[in-house]
Amino acid sequence: MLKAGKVRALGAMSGTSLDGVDAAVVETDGETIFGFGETRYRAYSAADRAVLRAALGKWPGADLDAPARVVQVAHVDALSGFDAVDLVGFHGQTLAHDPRGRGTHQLGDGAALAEALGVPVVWDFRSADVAMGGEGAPLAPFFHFACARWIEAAGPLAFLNLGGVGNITWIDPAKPRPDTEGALLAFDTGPANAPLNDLMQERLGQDCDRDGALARRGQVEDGALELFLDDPYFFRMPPKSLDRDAFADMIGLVRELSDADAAATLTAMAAAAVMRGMEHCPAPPERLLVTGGGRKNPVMMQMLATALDCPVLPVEEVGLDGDMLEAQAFAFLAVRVMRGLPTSCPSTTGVRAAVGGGEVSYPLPGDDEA
Ligand SMILES: Nc1ncnc2c1ncn2[C@@H]1O[C@H](COP(=O)(O)OP(=O)(O)OP(=O)(O)O)[C@@H](O)[C@H]1O
Ligand SMILES: CC(=O)N[C@H]1[C@@H]2OC[C@@H](O2)[C@@H](O)[C@@H]1O[C@H](C)C(=O)O
Repeated sequence: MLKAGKVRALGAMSGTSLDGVDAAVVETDGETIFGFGETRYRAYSAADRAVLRAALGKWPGADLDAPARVVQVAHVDALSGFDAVDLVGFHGQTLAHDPRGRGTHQLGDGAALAEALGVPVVWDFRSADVAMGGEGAPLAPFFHFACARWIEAAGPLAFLNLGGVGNITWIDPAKPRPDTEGALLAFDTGPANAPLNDLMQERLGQDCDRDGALARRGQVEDGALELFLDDPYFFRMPPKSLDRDAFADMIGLVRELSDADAAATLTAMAAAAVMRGMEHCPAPPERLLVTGGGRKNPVMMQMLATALDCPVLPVEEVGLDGDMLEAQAFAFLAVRVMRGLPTSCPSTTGVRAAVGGGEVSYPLPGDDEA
């Protein structure tokens, strides 16, 4: 087991939007952040994305040779050639997530990646949490706690990730550790960009509503918004988590609307889901720091700002990198796993007791470093 001390960890995250792999270096002992290092983005090609999309919803045991190759090649590309990396945190590509049923499935082979890179790889971060009754997600909250310390936050604050799915972490930075009672509350708020991206693909053949250009021209359909907010997910107490396509039917609610009105309504749904989520915060946060691609959508950000009582700011306002925060999270968590520290606790995933997930694979002796 790794002793306390500064480690250069390289994290890799490929999110639910299937755009590519983010890679980022963090210097940390798994408790304190000492600094952030080099970052890289390796996009999936259109062909890669089609292969991964076809594999969504599949579980181990299915024929996954083609998507597994896509994941391996993209990660070797993304993670090779970084300076003096001590270990890698490899999230893998989530294909399916059903924590109360079949479990959670992140495609990727950490042993093969350790072989290819020549450094230890920590992977399969979510299974242990699910096995102990947890949601297996979100896992970034322990890193968000360290970020709150890094930015020297004094009062309660919240991080919001607007990816394919949205997830929020409320933090009391005055607590000594992330697994101290009352330090964190975390959960998936609801769908964020995934349904909007699906709409844009279906109607206009575009990846997303870039800069909110289409939604800006539309009107929100309040009836559809109300129906959406009736979903039982919003009445469940946190912790709770979602599969990417859990709300795929939302497009049905806007089917009769014009392109612009449908985009405006789906954007409003993403913001309203966050507003509902904020009602669970143990104390009002002083600010909501937004990470993930949704922070680049000014219409979504404006809707959030209008709906909430606290300032809504992109994480860049406090010197963090909103494109890389999740990759950095898995670098940080990898160090925690190596040190035998927990990566989730009852208030972040609903797990029975604080648990350290993750499997460690080592390269065979004699392999060169990445
Ligand atoms: N300029 C922009 N305007 C509007 N939307 C944008 C913009 N840039 C990114 N996005 C949205 O953000 C999405 C990507 O977000 P992100 O990279 O955080 O997702 P992810 O990490 O794959 O998802 P998750 O966090 O759910 O795993 C894009 O698919 C798009 O919908
Ligand atoms: C199962 C899974 O991959 N969940 C992702 C997804 O993307 C956003 C949200 O849903 C979050 O719960 C999680 O990712 C982030 C990185 C997390 O675990 O904190």
